[in-house]
Amino acid sequence: MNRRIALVVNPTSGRGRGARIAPAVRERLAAAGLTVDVHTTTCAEDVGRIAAEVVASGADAVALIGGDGTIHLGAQVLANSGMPFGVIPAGTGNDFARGLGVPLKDPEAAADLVIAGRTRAVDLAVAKDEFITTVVAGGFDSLVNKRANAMSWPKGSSRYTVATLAELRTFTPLEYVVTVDGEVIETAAMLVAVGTGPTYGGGLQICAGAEIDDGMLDVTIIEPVSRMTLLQLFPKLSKGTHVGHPAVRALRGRSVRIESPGITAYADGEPLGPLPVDVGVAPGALTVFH
Ligand SMILES: Nc1ncnc2c1ncn2[C@@H]1O[C@H](COP(=O)(O)OP(=O)(O)OP(=O)(O)O)[C@@H](O)[C@H]1O
Repeated sequence: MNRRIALVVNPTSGRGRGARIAPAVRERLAAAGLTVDVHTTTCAEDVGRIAAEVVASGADAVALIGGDGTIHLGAQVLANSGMPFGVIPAGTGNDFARGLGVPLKDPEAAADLVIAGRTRAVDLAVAKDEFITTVVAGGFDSLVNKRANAMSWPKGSSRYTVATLAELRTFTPLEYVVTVDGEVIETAAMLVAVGTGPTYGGGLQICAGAEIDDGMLDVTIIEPVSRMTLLQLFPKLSKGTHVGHPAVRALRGRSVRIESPGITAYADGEPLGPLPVDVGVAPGALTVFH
């Protein structure tokens, strides 16, 4: 049967990588016999608008060329639509694709997953009426995320390292109330993160061990540590070897409330809104090629 696929391209993802890889991805899909309709977005709003048109059109599947921000926009429409969704990573972080095991640096290999047609259902977090595909950050990491988003250099995920060093100069621990499935935790902390998947910031395993299809939210609280200890912890986050550190507390639940005055939550690397935030889970809401 001839499959019809919509290829939605954010040309700006990864500072132009989206535009650069699109022709090869289109070729790969077409060479495998798929009918490919290419839609190139011109603004953030286009992602949801086009995704809605594609769902209504009765296409067999949609593939998105972009980073976590683009996937976040697409997921708002594709969640619970039943339409299979392929990710062709083109961003700087690509943490949703990473969690799925999609090849990050080989767009044609990522396209091959769409061609093969194997799907699975993955969980999404829900907060402030938005679906979230990776992690909600609320704390020191929000400030790092904000600073990294405003930086034009360096290009890749090392932006987060540079932003971390800059934020560390002035950061002091925050007072939190974190409620996990009704259990109230009052604590000072550097950050509180809640995810369906394990990573943010381009591979930092802030919710190490999170399974994207277990119907649960993983919660990480990093309790107050010295600047030096936090600096030592961050490289460990990329390897996941921070697990077990006395300042790192891991919990799991289905509903999580994070309260701390004056902090903006970030989700999928973009601002979500001021705390407090209530995070829930939509089990198996997104059907993805893997
Ligand atoms: N033409 C466009 N189409 C879609 N989004 C656009 C466009 N131009 C700018 N944007 C902005 O790009 C953001 C998404 O970028 P995306 O996340 O795909 O790439 P990235 O920031 O390079 O990667 P990552 O999020 O993985 O670090 C959107 O949130 C949107 O605001």
